[in-house]
Amino acid sequence: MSSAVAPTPEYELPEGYTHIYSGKVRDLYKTPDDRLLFVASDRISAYDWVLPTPIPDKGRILTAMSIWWFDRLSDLVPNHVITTNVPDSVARRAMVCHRLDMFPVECVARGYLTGSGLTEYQAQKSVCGVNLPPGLKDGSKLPKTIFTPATKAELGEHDENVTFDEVVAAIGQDEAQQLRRLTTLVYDRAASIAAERGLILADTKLEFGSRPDGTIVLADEVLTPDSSRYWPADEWEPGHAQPSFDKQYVRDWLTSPASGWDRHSGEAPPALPDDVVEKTRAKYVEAYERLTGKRFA
Ligand SMILES: N#Cc1c(N)ncnc1-c1cnn(Cc2cccc(F)c2)c1
Repeated sequence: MSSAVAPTPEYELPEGYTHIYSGKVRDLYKTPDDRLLFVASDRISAYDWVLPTPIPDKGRILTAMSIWWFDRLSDLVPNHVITTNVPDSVARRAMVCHRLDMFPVECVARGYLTGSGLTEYQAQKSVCGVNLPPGLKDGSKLPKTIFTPATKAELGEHDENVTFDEVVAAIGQDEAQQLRRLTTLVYDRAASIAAERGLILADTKLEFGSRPDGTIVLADEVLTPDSSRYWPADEWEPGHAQPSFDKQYVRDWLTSPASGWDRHSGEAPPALPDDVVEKTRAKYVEAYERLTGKRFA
């Protein structure tokens, strides 16, 4: 289905859970006691499409990764997770979370230049109003971590990069500065931990909300391959698109003659072959095990 159509969740929930919203690969529910149930599906997206073939355990692996990162970041910023004690139908791939007043900002930190940041840099030698030195290429390491916020796009649309001043106009100076500080703090710690494990964390997208008392809280999923770009450090070579740690098999097959699909055709992509599904699942398991040092059961 195209990215413009919210998928129908592939599981049942008990009485009292109300579906609020589905993104490409995540679903949000209100719980019977008026908290939120944040579900990570096994859906995978590529080239702005939700693919018809799920990746077994993807939701469980990425939920375990989020929980691991939340724990390692709790001294920097509180998070929205209440418990992972969830209904059996979403066991290990859902979190019960505090309902927050979400900031209307995608808080992106970049340590490397690629994607929309590269496109903007190539046009104006800056990203989100942050001036960068000349001569940077696709995959270049940035002189320092930059905060490159974006607006939250509707399903099927792309987020739009905005300047820090636009964030100030939207939410006020103090909270904008807090979001920038926390976003770069979280990225720098995570990038350092990932580097110790042979992974480059090129960039990540965080979402924050606030409690009624104004406390800023880290929400959503954190530092998963769906919200971040991870590259294998031993293959890093600025000057071209870096291999995606988790989706390269999917991208390579979809853009190969074997798929029979033209990504520019506007037609939905075909189902993935078993070997691509299995290799992609293995990459998610590898990312989890390399980052956490734990076996994925
Ligand atoms: N996290 C969180 C959260 C919170 N703790 N409190 C209030 N709202 C949100 C919230 C609202 N939208 N999203 C994005 C999102 C998440 C999951 C699935 C989706 F489809 C979309 C997050």
